[in-house]
Amino acid sequence: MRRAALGLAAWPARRSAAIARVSRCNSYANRVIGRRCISHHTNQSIAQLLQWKPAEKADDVVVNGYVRSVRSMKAHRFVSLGDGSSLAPLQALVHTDQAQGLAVGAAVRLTGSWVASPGNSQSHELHASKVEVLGPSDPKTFPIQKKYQTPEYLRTMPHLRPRTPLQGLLLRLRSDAIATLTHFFASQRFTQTHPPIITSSDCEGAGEVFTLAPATKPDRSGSKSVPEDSFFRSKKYLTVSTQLHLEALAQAVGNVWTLSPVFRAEQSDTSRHLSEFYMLEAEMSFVDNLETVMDLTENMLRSLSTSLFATTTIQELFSRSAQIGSGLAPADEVKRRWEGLMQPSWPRITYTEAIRLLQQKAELFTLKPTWGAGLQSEHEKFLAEHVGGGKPVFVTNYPRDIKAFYMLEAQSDPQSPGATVECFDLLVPELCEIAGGSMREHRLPHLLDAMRRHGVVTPASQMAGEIIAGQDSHDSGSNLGWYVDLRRWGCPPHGGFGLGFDRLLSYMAGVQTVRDIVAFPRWYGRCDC
Ligand SMILES: NC(=O)C[C@H](N)C(=O)O
Repeated sequence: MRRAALGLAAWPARRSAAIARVSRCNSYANRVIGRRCISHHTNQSIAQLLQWKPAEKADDVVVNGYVRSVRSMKAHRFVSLGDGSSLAPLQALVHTDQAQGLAVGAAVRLTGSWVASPGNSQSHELHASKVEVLGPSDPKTFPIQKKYQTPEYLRTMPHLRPRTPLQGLLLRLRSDAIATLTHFFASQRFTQTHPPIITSSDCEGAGEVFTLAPATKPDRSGSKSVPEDSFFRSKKYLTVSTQLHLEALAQAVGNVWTLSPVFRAEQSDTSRHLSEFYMLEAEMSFVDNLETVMDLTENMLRSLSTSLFATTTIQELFSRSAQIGSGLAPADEVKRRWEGLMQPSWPRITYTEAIRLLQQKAELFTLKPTWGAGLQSEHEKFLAEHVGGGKPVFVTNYPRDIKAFYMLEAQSDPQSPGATVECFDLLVPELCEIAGGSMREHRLPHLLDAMRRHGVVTPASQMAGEIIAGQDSHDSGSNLGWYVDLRRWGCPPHGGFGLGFDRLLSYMAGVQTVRDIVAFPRWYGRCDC
């Protein structure tokens, strides 16, 4: 903003009003609603400027951005400018005499007149009268170019990749989604919480935890290593899910949610797996059936997709996916996904029914669908496509022995050949599982039984209902005395779910791999910067 032009220093009240106006202009709501909020003398985002189509030319317009490309004419240069606020660039016309330093990648501030453009690709353009190169760039070595660059190549430089128009769009999609979800949960009176990242237990009991170790540095005596369990006096881990801590918080303040990074040391080198990702988790207390938890999951996703669908970010997403070589799934496929998410009444079938359906089509699968075994991705894919008819599908009541220890055992079902738990996986076409949830075992003896069965607590002394906080095994990764304690004092029936936030975004955006929906992806074998 040009303070002198506004007389800001001399007029503090006017200054704060102007600042408030500019920050309103830059706000999420503005970008979403696309309200026009342009005034002279202030530097607008490029997205705002592009929406401003005055009949008269406007002078003293200031814009900040990065040079995407430069086209030389005789007396002028056409400079294409981006600032991450929109997919489309702003076109500026700069006199050759002033074009010094206007190189691809440079950070610049241009001041000039905003005028109707004779070109087809934009309604208006900036005729620059002043050029300031605030951060020069060497275009010969700048790795991001306007031409097509493969996702694999861009992934080798995660620190520069966010400057590509597509990555800018995906960052805005993420930000808009978080704002919308925050609003959704607030409207449902959920408390947003921050459970810990460093934990003393493996929530899922699947052994996929990263163990935390302090850096080893020579101590005064010159001897090196600090044992990995010395800092916290016992082994600690990066969280795989915040669920268990959320349960403690739900017992205090009712319904809670969080969007938190979680870490999984899975050696899965696939387009769906990351070692660090964000999980959206919610926990409801005083809830006694799984239907309520599924309703929440479904309502949340429908509300999210319906709200986002109206935004300029999503319009840009569809326009980008319609381009050849866009790096996204084709536009009609992406639209189908959104339509599915926005529809009401998603199908819910039990695992037992799912196995029956799959067995009728057994010839389609490499791995035979068998009751008691986990669903393979080919099975999930079939269910997502054939049961859902485009909508996401809930598969409920999986066998007890293939699910986590904390799930509530279901009332026996005469249709089912074995014991099941009150749980669900939510499957979407193409990507398959994006969320999972369950009712939690809230009864002390039953929880202890389940832990025993799953081998979660190993020492014999702790198996007789005598688990006391702080006295569990430190080696088994199952330091869960505190979790058992929650059942001793006022534990109501409760349940919740966890949703892979990056998976969801990649599904909504039509991005082919979760590695491209995350700015700095970490996966098996890779953690670049
Ligand atoms: N909060 C949840 O229910 C998520 C669950 N703990 C999981 O990791 O799948």
